[in-house]
Amino acid sequence: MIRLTGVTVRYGRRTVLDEADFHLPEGGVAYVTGRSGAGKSTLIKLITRETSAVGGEVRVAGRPLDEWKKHHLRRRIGILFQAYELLERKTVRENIALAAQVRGLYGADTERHMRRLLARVGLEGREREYPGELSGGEQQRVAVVRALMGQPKLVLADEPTGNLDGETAGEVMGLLHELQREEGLTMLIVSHDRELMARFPAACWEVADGKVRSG
Ligand SMILES: Nc1ncnc2c1ncn2[C@@H]1O[C@H](COP(=O)(O)OP(=O)(O)OP(=O)(O)O)[C@@H](O)[C@H]1O
Repeated sequence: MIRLTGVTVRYGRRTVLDEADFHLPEGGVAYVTGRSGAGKSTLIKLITRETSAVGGEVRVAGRPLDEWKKHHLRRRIGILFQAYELLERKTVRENIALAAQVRGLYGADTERHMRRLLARVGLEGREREYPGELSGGEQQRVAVVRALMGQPKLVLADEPTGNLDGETAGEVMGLLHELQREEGLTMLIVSHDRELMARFPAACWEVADGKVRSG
């Protein structure tokens, strides 16, 4: 689903990825770890085309990245962030519906899909609440629903449990792995949490010294 071959990314004179290789097969889950500033978010931004490589090749679903139109690519990818990034003045429903609308999704089917997903993540009946009324774990669950509205095949999660306490982090990570299996997702999860990674095993890659190493 994702393949990097000899990819180099530079910001000015700083080389963040240096002829790096990485592979995530369709339907697979991979953790990406590495020190702060190693280039983990850069890897995600590369896949969403927010950053571009100066060398090498990135393929998504078998196609070179530059053959993908940015908006087509983004439609196929669900993204989760550490800080949830919900709109504070919008309700749960509005947050999800607005993101769906951007992807051209609205109407009765979309509403049903939203309700199904909200129930699946344990937030049935919470549509009218505002993010400020929800716990961190609940907000991340809303973000999970938002990410899955377009029925993406690929989910990129940048430290999705980084702001959560141990127990809640475990619940959200467990939920992500369940959804990955249920929906047949390919999932890349940036995480620092060794304990959590051991509890929910998956392929593990480390970004260090410009390379992405399996291990
Ligand atoms: N747009 C940018 N312009 C210049 N430098 C950047 C830019 N984005 C990232 N960098 C630099 O590239 C390096 C890698 O950043 P990146 O965000 O990928 O690291 P990270 O591994 O995700 O770190 P963290 O764990 O702290 O989030 C850092 O040194 C960062 O300062």
